[in-house]
Amino acid sequence: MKQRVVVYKKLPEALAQRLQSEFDVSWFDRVTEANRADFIAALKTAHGMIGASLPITNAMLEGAPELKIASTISVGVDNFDLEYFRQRGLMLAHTPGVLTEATADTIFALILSTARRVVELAGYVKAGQWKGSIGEAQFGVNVHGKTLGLIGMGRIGSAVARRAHHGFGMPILYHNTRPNPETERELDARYVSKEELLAQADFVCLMLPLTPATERMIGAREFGMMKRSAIFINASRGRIVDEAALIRALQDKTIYGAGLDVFEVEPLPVESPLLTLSNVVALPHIGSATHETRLAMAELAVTNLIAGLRGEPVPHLAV
Ligand SMILES: NC(=O)C1=CN([C@@H]2O[C@H](COP(=O)(O)OP(=O)(O)OC[C@H]3O[C@@H](n4cnc5c(N)ncnc54)[C@H](O)[C@@H]3O)[C@@H](O)[C@H]2O)C=CC1
Ligand SMILES: O=C(O)C(=O)CO
Repeated sequence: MKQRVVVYKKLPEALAQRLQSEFDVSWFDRVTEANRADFIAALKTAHGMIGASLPITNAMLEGAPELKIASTISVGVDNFDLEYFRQRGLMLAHTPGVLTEATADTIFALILSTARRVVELAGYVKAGQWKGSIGEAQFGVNVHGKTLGLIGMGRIGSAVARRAHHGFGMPILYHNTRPNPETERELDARYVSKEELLAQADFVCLMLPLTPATERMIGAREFGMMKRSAIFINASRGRIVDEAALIRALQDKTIYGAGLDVFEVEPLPVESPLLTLSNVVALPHIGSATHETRLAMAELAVTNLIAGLRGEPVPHLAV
C-alpha cells in the first residue's frame, strides 16, 4: 500500500507529479480557516507532510501516529517545536543553501533602498511631485565605505558580508554564536560583542534563526545603543525584535531608518504604524522569492521528503 503524504503549499506541476506517482497525496494549496479541519483530518493517516508558512502545532501532530517526516520548504524551522520532534523521533527536513544568495540579494536591496530612500522617492516621482532639482530634504546617506554590523554570520550572513566587502568596500563587524575564522580571513570581518556592534555599526543587520534564545533579542535597550544615524535591517524573523520598541525608535529618530522583510505578525496588519513612517522600507517576506530559488527550494524539500519516506539518508535534516 502507498504511503500517505499531505501537501500544504502549492507545488510546481512536475514536483506534484513526482509525489503523486509514489504516494497517496492529499493536496492543500494553502491552509485557511475554511479548510483547517480537513487538513488536520488528512494528517491523521499521513506518513509525511510538506509545505511552508504555517505554524504546525504539537496538537495537530498528536493525532498523526504514522507520521515519520515533515519537510518544510524553508530554511527556518520556527514553525515547528523541535523538542517535540526529537522526543517523538520524527524527522524535520528543511532547505538550507539553495536560498542563500537570493536572500542576501534581498537584504542588499533593503540596505540600498533604505539608505537611498528609493521607495519613498520613486513614489515622489510617480505622484508628479518632481518639479525641479531635488534638494537636501531628499538626500539619503552613503552605503559604500560604511560599517556593516551583522548579528548572525551563518550562510546568509556570510553572503551579505561578501557583497558588502567586495562590492561596497564596507568594513564588517559581526556577532555570532561563535567566531567564524574562515569568513574573517576572506572578508576581513571582526568578531565583536553585540554591544560593540550596536554602538559602532552604520547598518545593523540581523541574520539569525528565531529560537528561544533569539526571541526579542533586539528591543528598546539595543535601539538606544545604536547610532542615531544607524539603519536597522531585519530579514530573519519579526519576533527576534520587539516591534513596538522598533516603532518608537523610528518615530523618535533614535535610529535613522529600517529595512524590514519580516514582522511580528505576517501579513503586516494595514494599521501598523510602520506603514506610516517614511524612514521604513517594508517588504512582504520576499527574501527567497524568485522563480529560480523557490523552485530549487521546492525541489530540495520534495527530495528530502521522498528520501525520508523511503528510509534513505535525508539530505537536509534540522532534527
Ligand atoms: N526573509 C526571508 O525570506 C528569509 C529568512 N531567513 C531566515 O534567516 C535565518 C538564517 O538562515 P541561514 O543563514 O541559512 O542560517 P545559518 O544557520 O547558516 O545562520 C544562522 C547563524 O546565526 C547564529 N546564531 C544562532 N543563534 C544565535 C544567537 N543567539 N546569537 C548569535 N548568533 C546566533 C548561528 O551561529 C549561525 O551562524 C533562517 O533561520 C530564517 O529564519 C532565511 C531565508 C529567507
Ligand atoms: O526559508 C525561510 O526560512 C524563509 O523565510 C522563506 O524563504
